[in-house]
Amino acid sequence: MRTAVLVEPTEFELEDRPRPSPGPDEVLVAVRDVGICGSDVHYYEHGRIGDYVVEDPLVLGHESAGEVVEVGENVTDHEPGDRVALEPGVPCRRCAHCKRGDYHLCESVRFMATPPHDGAFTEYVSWPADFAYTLPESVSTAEGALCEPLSVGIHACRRGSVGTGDTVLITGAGPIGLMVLEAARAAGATDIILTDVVKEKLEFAEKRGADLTVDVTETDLDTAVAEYTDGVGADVVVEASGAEPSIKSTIDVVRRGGTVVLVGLASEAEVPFDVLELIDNEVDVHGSFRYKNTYDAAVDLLADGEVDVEGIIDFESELEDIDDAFRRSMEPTVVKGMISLDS
Ligand SMILES: NC(=O)c1ccc[n+]([C@@H]2O[C@H](COP(=O)([O-])OP(=O)(O)OC[C@H]3O[C@@H](n4cnc5c(N)ncnc54)[C@H](O)[C@@H]3O)[C@@H](O)[C@H]2O)c1
Ligand SMILES: C[C@@H](O)[C@H](N)C(=O)O
Repeated sequence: MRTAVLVEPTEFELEDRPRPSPGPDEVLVAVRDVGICGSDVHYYEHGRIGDYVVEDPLVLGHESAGEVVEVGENVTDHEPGDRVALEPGVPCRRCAHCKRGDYHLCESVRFMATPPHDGAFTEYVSWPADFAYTLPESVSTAEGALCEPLSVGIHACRRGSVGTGDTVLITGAGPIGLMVLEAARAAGATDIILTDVVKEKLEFAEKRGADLTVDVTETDLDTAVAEYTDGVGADVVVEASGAEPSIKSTIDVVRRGGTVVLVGLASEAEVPFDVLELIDNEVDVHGSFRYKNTYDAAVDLLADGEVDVEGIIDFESELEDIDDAFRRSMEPTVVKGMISLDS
């Protein structure tokens, strides 16, 4: 099977690898669509993300969906022909975190495209059947692949307990910020503000339904939020840029008693926070790491037409053109590139 392998930073090689056989509890999936995520681009450019270092050739891609072509002997809930979205992180199922239900915090998780685990820029993936979610007729495999960033958005909104009538401020209008926008709207938020430093990103966010956008290179965010909320502040702030000034600004724009959800990964681990302000305003600050139990919700939201994910796709490329697709994905105005396979 054709497989795109990152052999060095900025260098893919197209290899012919043996097609895997599904284990007893697995499905073999012919991959149809794979999104290019910011973390894929980071591994492509730098060969590492923090402590995760690409030491051996690695297959990137963790936003994937395709068609089941074979099932393992114990699999009863999938059959060849099913179209499925693949949840990329498979936990050990035995540790304290898994047993508590926090399987996304499992320290032995096997997460696609995170060294040393291969991802989905390949023709076939064999994957645990219970981490493959059947897509109804009305949901495309491209949408199935984008259940992954949508899941990040759903989990962030759950962490922030976003609810009916809330004002939600999302900092960063990249794919994650835009998926938080979708999830927040679906959760009942009525006023959604997005910030960014790139005009085109903000124009796009506005087209996708943001009630207010703020270019933080031109406009003071505190003033804009205070004006919009009559001086109260946002009920929930979801930080989705990873930019230090943006992380710092979250506690200034959240309302007293509100919630800050940190999703974006800062390049420096330490970002100073005014803890007195946090205490005085009784602000809840939550980290949000990947997701758990979101795929069923993501598929249902797509089937019901409650969210749009396909609209963030800028371009689709073939596996053979993966180098070019990654280079395009590095342009600041590009939101989402996809690799489509028709094996
Ligand atoms: N916690 C998790 O589980 C998780 C999952 C996926 C992604 N992430 C992280 O979330 C962040 C967003 O992911 P993405 O794929 O959308 O990234 P991205 O880089 O595509 O988007 C980030 C956006 O933030 C904007 N930005 C930069 N500086 C800003 C500032 N000062 N104020 C407001 N906006 C600013 C950028 O212009 C860009 O549009 C990244 O840090 C990523 O690593 C975290
Ligand atoms: C969650 C996923 O989208 C993220 N890029 C990660 O590797 O954790």
